[in-house]
Amino acid sequence: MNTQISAVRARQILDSRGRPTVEADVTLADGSFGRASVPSGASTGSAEAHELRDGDATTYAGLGVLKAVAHANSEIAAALAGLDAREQHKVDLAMRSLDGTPQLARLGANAVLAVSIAVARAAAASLRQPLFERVREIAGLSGLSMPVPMVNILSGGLHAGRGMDVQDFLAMPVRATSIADAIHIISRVRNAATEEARARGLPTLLADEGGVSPGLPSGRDALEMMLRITERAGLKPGDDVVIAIDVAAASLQQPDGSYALTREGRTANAVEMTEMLAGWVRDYPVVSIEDGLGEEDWSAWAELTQQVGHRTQLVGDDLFTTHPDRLARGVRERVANGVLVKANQNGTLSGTIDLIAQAKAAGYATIVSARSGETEDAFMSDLAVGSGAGQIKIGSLRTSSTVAKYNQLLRIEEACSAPYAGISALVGRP
Ligand SMILES: C=C(OP(=O)(O)O)C(=O)O
Ligand SMILES: [Mg+2]
Repeated sequence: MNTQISAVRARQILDSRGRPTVEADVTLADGSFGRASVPSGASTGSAEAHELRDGDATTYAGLGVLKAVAHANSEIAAALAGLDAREQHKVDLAMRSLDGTPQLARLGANAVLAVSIAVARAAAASLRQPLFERVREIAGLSGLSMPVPMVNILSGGLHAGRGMDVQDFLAMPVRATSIADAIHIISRVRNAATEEARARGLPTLLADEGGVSPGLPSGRDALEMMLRITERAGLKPGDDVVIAIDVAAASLQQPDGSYALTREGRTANAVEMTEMLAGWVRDYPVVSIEDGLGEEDWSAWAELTQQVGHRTQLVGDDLFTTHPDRLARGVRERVANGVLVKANQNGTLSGTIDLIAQAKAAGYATIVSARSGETEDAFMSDLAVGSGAGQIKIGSLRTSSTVAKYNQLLRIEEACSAPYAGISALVGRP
């Protein structure tokens, strides 16, 4: 076994929206090999690590990633040559120093993360370890757990042509006994969503993350439909299946700070948004709300947390952007009680694993999340299990890029028989 990095080779491939993204291969001195590709968001937070795009309108309408690929093949390959792939933190730090900018804007976080994950896979191959074990070792944990899925059922916002104001209404099979059981439940709910939409004469078209986009006028209409869908699946709302919401409020926010609820034909200020969300929590089995307010609305977030945080998980996505300083501010100012974890918002694997540890130490829930533009790389499933995150937000059982992650969870469960995290993984539950 010789785990020194001997070669890095990157290329441009396509994501689930048919847009270019980076794939990287890493080879070690003993011939071990790791490959990884990175996803891309649509409703992105402004503080995310920088995804480098070519901006050259002649190829892929400016969305090419050939510059990021070139950086991986030249500068990154040279800087990592000879480093030990088992030393994930050291490898990632080398790339951060080489880049020299806080958001990895020079080399591109898309290049850095693809290489970072490929290094972990190559090390795992050399050590004859499954990837989730490699993650567990990097995280310095002793146990593993199978995460509770948070699954898109009804979609709006930037993932569904703004057919609804709120971006996602998601189902969580909290009472399942295993990941296999959880996936079975999700499959029933997702199929019932299509049937319910068809029965109502609503569109059954797929949104970017595999949800149905029925184009309902209000959040309450969508919540009612979630209850009917759950019943149609033969399950009990609020018991077998509970509801999570991603408002993605930053994409509703106007320059004056108000929130445009276009489908309802009104705008709401932060106080009105908080009232609306508190009303949903009161009247429906809503256990988790993500990005209920905008990414710089810190004081309104603190108020929302004070009002509903004791009985609802409040998750920062665009708010925290998987960034340790933003999460630390949230903990200090008692803002939210959960963090969405997107490796490509952070930029490196070790940085993402460290952020999960930081959140857990503060008592915050951790939800490993996909992006709305994904590849068939199922790394996030290994990340969620190996880091003991407790929850995973993948998207619905529809596209191959999404199904790849569920299938990987099934394989991991078979390999390690880790316990299903269940309702105890949620923070702020009643
Ligand atoms: C997955 C999400 O969307 P995107 O990848 O478009 O940021 C999200 O907002 O949680
Ligand atoms: Mg989100």
